[in-house]
Amino acid sequence: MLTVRAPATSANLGSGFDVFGAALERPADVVRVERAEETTIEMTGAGSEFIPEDPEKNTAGAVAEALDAPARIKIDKGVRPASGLGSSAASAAGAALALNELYDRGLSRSELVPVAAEGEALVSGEAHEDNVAPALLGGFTIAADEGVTRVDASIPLVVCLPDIVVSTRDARRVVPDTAAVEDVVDTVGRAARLTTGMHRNDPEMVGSGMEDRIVTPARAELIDGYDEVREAALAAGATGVTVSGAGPGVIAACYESDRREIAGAMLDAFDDAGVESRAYQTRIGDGATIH
Ligand SMILES: Nc1ncnc2c1ncn2[C@@H]1O[C@H](COP(=O)(O)OP(=O)(O)OP(=O)(O)O)[C@@H](O)[C@H]1O
Ligand SMILES: N[C@@H](CCO)C(=O)O
Repeated sequence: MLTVRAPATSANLGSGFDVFGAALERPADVVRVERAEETTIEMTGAGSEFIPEDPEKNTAGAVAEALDAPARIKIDKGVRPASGLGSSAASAAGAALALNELYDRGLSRSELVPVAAEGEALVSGEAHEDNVAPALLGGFTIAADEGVTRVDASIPLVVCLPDIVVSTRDARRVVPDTAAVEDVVDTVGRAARLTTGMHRNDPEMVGSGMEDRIVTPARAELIDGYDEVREAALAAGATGVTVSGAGPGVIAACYESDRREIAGAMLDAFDDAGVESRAYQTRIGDGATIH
């Protein structure tokens, strides 16, 4: 079987709603494929009991269909679904890279981004590229109508995942329809700062660029303990904290030397709020890899 490791991703990073994304060094899905007459999917691992194995309902199945590449697909989930860590995108990106190789389709990673986005369309109703782009290309990505831009960055991160389920569909319902112009101005400034910070590999600039007054406050309300976890992470040295993806994951940018303390502070704060959680000490990393 051909094996691909496909990373978790965090898309939005606060100020870049539906545009910014980053590949995380860990956790990751492992996708295995072999040629078959028709597509079948077998799921194991974190939260796999909540993921349909029917190819018509699984993001990897949508990708197999889009590439006309029927296969026996086995996915070991390292990225729990409905996490805000691009779980559905990791499987879609992993399947796209694996099936492209298996069937010798010859598509570049950039060309595979819209193919993998077909999987996202299946689960969230819209073909977002902000998670699948970093899952395939790695680094920090800017997914705009004009195309995807990639920046090689390696910012240390802590992601804390509470034992709460927030689906992307639900979290999109709370996004406000309008925004005050001063909030838009603030967001543009933050987004520019974050992008510059990625180019410079500067955790301070990236952290302050992660603030967002438009989408994040509404989504934070879906996460018990969010304000306390954010405060605890900042007090422990985080340079910025925001909701990861559509939530409920919470992501903090930081210096490497502070990572362990921040992870502990976030876990404790969720615990104080009566919510179990787990923390990943990670960083911006590579895209999916063939093994
Ligand atoms: N291969 C797959 N892996 C994970 N989830 C899948 C897969 N195929 C279908 N799904 C469905 O997708 C939904 C999870 O996707 P969702 O976008 O809500 O979470 P996420 O990918 O962790 O979050 P985000 O996009 O905010 O980072 C669940 O309903 C799950 O059943
Ligand atoms: N940008 C998307 C990420 C989930 O696909 C959102 O925040 O809703």
